[in-house]
Amino acid sequence: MAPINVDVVNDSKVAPTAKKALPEVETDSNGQEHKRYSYETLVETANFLLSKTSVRPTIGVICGSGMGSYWNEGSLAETITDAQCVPYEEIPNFPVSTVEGHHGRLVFGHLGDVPVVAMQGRFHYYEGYPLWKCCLPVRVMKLLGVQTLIATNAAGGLNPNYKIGDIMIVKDHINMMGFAGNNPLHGPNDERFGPRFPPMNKAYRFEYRKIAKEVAKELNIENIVKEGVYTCLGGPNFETVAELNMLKMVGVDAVGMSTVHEVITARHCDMNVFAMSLITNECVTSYDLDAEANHEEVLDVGRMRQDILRKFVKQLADRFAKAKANENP
Ligand SMILES: O=P(O)(O)O[C@H]1O[C@H](CO)[C@@H](O)[C@H]1O
Ligand code: HPA
Repeated sequence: MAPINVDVVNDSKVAPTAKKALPEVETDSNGQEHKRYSYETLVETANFLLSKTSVRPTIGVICGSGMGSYWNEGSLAETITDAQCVPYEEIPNFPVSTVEGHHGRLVFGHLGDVPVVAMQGRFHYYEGYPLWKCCLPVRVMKLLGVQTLIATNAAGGLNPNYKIGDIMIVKDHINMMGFAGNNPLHGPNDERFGPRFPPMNKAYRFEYRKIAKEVAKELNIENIVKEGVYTCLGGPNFETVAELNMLKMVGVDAVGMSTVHEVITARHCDMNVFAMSLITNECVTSYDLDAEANHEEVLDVGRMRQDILRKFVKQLADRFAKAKANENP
C-alpha cells in the first residue's frame, strides 16, 4: 500500500472546505493539556505503522480487560499468526496504556487468513484521556485500511439472566456520558473522517450479530452467548447500588467503562462494528448483598474464558471477512 494521501478519501479528491483545523491543544477537566490531532497528524501515525509491518489489516480488534494480557502469553500468539508487535510508546502521537490487564501494543498479523490489527490494551476516560484520545486508535485503524471493528470488553452483568462467564453480543448502547455532552466527536468535524451528525441507530451491524449467533451454535457455546444493551460510565469506581438499579430500569443489560465512544468513532468513519462483553461479575443491585466488584475478578474471568474468546473471535473474523467480500464481489 502506498503512503496515504491526505487529499484523497475513498478515491475522491477532498474539498478544501471539508478539512477543519482542530484546536491544537485541549485542556481536560483536571487542567491537563492534550494535543489535538489533525487528519494529517493521524495519517503520519498510520504511515509510520505501515512502514513497520507488511500486514495490511482489514479487521481491527480491541481487547478488553484481561483479554489482551493473556494474548501475550502464547495463547493468541498461536491464533494471530505472523505477529508483528509495535509498542504504543514507539508509535508517534499514541497514548500509552496505564491499566493492569492492558498490555499496550498493536499486534499485526492474521486470524486464519484474515489480516488483522489488535489493540492489546485500550484507553479509558478514567486514565485521564479525553474521549477523542481514547478513540484515536480507531481512526488510525481506519487509515490503515480496517473496514470492520471487533470491540471486546469486560462488563458487569445487570440482566438477572446473565451469569459470570457469559458473552453478551452488544445489540445497542446507551451513551450515558453523551447525555452530559461528553462525546468523542465533540469539537470541530473533519469530514475526511465522517459527517458532522452521524446516525447511530444501526451502530451494531445486524448481519454480524446474526453471524455471531450462528458461530456460537457451531462452537457449541450458544448457552453462554446472550444479546443485550451495554452502557459505559466514566469510572474508575464501580457503581453504587442505586446507580445500578437506575441503569437496570432504563434497559441496560451490562455495564462497563469503555467501548461506546470507540463504536461512535468507528461508525462516524463508516466502519462496520461488532462488539461483545464478557460478563466478569454480577452487578450488586441489593443492599443486602455483601459482594463487591473488583478488577482482579474481572481479569480472572478473562483468563478463564480466554480459550473460548480466542476461538470465537477467530471464527468471527473469518466470517465477517467473507461477508464483506460478498458485499464487494
Ligand atoms: O472495558 P474494558 O477495557 O474491558 O475494562 C473493564 O474492566 C475495567 C474494570 O475492571 C474497566 O476498565 C472496565 O471498562
Ligand atoms: O461491574 C462493572 N462495572 C463497570 N465496569 C466493569 N467492568 C467490568 N465489570 C464492571
